[in-house]
Amino acid sequence: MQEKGLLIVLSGPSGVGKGTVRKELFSQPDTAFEYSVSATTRLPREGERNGVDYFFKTREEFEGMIREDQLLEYAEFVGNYYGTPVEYVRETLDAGKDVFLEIEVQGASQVRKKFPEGLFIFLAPPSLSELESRIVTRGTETEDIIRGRMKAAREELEMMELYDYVVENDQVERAAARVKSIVVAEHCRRERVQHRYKKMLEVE
Ligand SMILES: Nc1ncnc2c1ncn2[C@@H]1O[C@H](COP(=O)(O)OP(=O)(O)OP(=O)(O)O)[C@@H](O)[C@H]1O
Ligand SMILES: Nc1nc2c(ncn2[C@@H]2O[C@H](COP(=O)(O)O)[C@@H](O)[C@H]2O)c(=O)[nH]1
Repeated sequence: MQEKGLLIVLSGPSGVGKGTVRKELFSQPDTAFEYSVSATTRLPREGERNGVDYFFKTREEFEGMIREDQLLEYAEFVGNYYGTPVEYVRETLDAGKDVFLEIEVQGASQVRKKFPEGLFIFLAPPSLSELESRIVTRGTETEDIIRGRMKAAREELEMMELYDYVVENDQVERAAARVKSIVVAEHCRRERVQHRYKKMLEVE
């Protein structure tokens, strides 16, 4: 039987650098995870593409996806819906490939309930002032939204102890390397747990 892939969840407050660290990971040729594109009701930012960065939906369309049980998890975050289409995740895991979700904290705790065997990594900022400066410097949000996201960040940071690992995003390449090492270590741990070597000992 095909062994299932690993569900990797990278979460953390808005502006900490989840997207940047994810892009760094996916730019490396030996990265073997599949990225799950989320659905959102947020409007596209300049340069964002439908089906690549997000599946951009109206509120009506998104609520239809909720009703039809098409989402593994979803959350309303500072005025917009965000959610993970379930079909892609299930099919990819069933094909034995690792799936990478980059989502906020409420959604991650829903995934934890449905996939307790997932790998949950919290990306933390060096400080709150650095976090704010990153969101401000990105220049994609209004002052009101930034205030909302910073308010949410304080609550989200308190959730970090529920994660399997915390990685500080002090420097992008270093944070990406830490995430990758955690995934490699998790695979080694699972191979032991799955008793893959038992068979080898029985035969020899
Ligand atoms: N280690 C870092 N040092 C300095 N700046 C960083 C670092 N990581 C990311 N940034 C910058 O911080 C800003 C926010 O990064 P990014 O958009 O990746 O965050 P995010 O967690 O995905 O945010 P959101 O949750 O709002 O989508 C960007 O301008 C990015 O270039
Ligand atoms: N619960 C979910 N959160 C998600 C998903 N996709 C992205 N996100 C998170 O939302 C915030 C805001 O994103 P932005 O692109 O508007 O800056 C951020 O923390 C994302 O990680 C999802 O499918 N589910």
